[in-house]
Amino acid sequence: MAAGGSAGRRAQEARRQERLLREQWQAARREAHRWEAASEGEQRVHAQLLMLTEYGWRLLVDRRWPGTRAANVDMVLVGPGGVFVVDVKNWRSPPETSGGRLSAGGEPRDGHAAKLLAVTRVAEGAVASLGLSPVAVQPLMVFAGRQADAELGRIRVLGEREVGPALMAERRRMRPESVRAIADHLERVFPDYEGSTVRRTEVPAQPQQPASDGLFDLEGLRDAALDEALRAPIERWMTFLDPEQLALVRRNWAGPARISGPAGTGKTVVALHRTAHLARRTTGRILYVTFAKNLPRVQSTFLKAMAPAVADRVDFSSLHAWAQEFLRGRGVPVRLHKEKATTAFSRAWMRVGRDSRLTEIDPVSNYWQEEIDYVIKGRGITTFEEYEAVRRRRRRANLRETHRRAVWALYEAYESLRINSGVHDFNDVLTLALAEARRCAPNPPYAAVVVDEVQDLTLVGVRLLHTLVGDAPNGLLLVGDGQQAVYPGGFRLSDAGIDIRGDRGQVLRTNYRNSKQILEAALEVVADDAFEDIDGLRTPGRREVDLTYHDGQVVRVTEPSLAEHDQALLDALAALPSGALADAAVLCPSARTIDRYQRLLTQAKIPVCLLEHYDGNPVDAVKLGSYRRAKGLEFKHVYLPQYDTLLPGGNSEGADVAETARERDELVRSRLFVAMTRARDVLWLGSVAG
Ligand SMILES: Nc1ncnc2c1ncn2[C@@H]1O[C@H](COP(=O)(O)OP(=O)(O)OP(=O)(O)O)[C@@H](O)[C@H]1O
Repeated sequence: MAAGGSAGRRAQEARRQERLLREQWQAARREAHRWEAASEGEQRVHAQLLMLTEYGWRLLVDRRWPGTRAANVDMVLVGPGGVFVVDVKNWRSPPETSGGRLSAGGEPRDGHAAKLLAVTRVAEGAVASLGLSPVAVQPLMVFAGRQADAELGRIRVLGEREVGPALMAERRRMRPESVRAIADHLERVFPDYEGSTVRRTEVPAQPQQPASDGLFDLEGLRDAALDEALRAPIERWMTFLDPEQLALVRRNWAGPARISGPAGTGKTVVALHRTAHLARRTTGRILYVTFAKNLPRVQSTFLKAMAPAVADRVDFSSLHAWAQEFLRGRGVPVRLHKEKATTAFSRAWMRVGRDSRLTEIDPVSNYWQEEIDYVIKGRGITTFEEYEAVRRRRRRANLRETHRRAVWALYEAYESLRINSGVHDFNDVLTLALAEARRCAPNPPYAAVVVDEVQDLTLVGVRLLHTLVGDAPNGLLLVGDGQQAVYPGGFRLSDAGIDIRGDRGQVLRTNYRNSKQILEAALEVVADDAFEDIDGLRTPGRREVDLTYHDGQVVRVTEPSLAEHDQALLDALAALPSGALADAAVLCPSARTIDRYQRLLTQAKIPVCLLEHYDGNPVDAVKLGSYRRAKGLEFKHVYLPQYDTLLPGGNSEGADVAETARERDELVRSRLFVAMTRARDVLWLGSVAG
């Protein structure tokens, strides 16, 4: 009974919507008839678009192209879905779009597309002064009397039936006040076109003609309006940027460029907008890479929301996944086997490491495995002479020649055992890919490469990505922050032969994410850890940043026992308002603690989404993962249970503490800093006393 009643109500509502749309359509047709000289087909397109004005859109018709004497712009539409520069066509033959070319009746018509793109750029420039990102400005070609829904580079090609629903279905990115401000501004930039033949005249309304339902997609419009209403609006930062961010997005760089800046300063936001911008400016593909595995998935979700038209021309990938795929595509066999490679190292350590001089410096094999991974193989070193001379960046222990020889013996033993077991390690994959990329360098597979969290890469990784685009203008963009390095070792860009000059090195300084209290607490952890970034610049741990004002809270909970500590965490999560779990994360210092809290949360019936499965789409579950997995992400509420378990006891500066231990402690603090700066509004720090 209840279900039948609700179905009846829905049917009634659908009929009411349909009646409303029909009335609006007829009013729109009457209005369109006032453009006396336009063809019947164009009038129908105008009428479709006029309908949108009932849904908060503003329609500017037949405007003058600024800076030209006679050229005009058919329409500019500004609405919740963004800004659309519209060219209406009424061609005798249907449009054909293939291989990025426009033609009709066998005749090339690319000039029309070029003109529309040029005027779209003018619109982009005009709205940039109001902070609107170019991703929100789209060129549209609409064909009267035709059915079409295609893409021509960044131009969307639609038929007269398709255009209304397509625009109505655009995700809401602007509020009414922004629509008003932007439309007013564009009205000034694109003034009325006096030479128009499609002039609006105050002729008396034509006798009402019945709506030609064959050409008017009533259902399409209704479904699109309902669809859009059900979808959440996209984030503000996906449309509006601050002037310094916008300048970086639209800039022309003559060669490789770099954007750095402290945590939360919008580096990824700029990188994503720039990726979309570049994808729209070129016909080639763009590669967006990070070191972490889960981050590309999240960023791809964001790009799809903010610039769906170009999303399929951007490959989001982790560096190693991309390298493997690239090698596979080029027929190079890869036998990556992490466990067998680790066994090879353990055997090498037993054979030539554990009784060597290396134990004087650090008896733990892990430090020496890192030395091989990050200093030797990560830098592409293949001879002892190179290793003997190399500056071991961000490695604190001072190695004399005897130690370097011992490391080299360990490296050689490892390599021979690894090769004997017929496997590759992660570094081998990048080395192979670099060799292969150098072979195909004259035909680069990408127009541009954007690297996020570049500080996590090895030197070979950066060389590989540089090789893909070389020093091409707007080719390579490296984004990152040395303070958030969570892996040992390091390199300078100059080691990779990358020369960032003048305005190609940019620093962002406004933190948009963290509240003052949260940032203060995080900076406290790394205050004494000066760090060297990839440009070789030494920077103090406590950096100056501008904050955007918003309130926040650091909650410190210390309990006498682990059981009470865990209960406090569960209580804090249970106290969250409904729906807030979707923007909450529990981040853990070790794999063991992840297991513990996964069990605990599940037992308490709190839904959990592991960070390795998170793809950026909202899911009503608390996210759970390691500090490293949380890199590049952010959440309103961040919980760090047992956050201080790995922190040094406070005497790490004492003379008796080995340099290698200090290096490890620094990394622990960097990782904690990364985890803390993921919090926007609430940072919960749990510890067990004693
Ligand atoms: N122009 C903007 N307007 C509003 N919010 C913004 C703007 N730019 C960035 N933000 C907010 O700041 C957050 C942080 O941005 P982003 O993740 O790009 O910073 P980041 O520098 O890459 O951070 P990290 O290095 O810590 O990963 C964004 O998720 C967004 O919420």
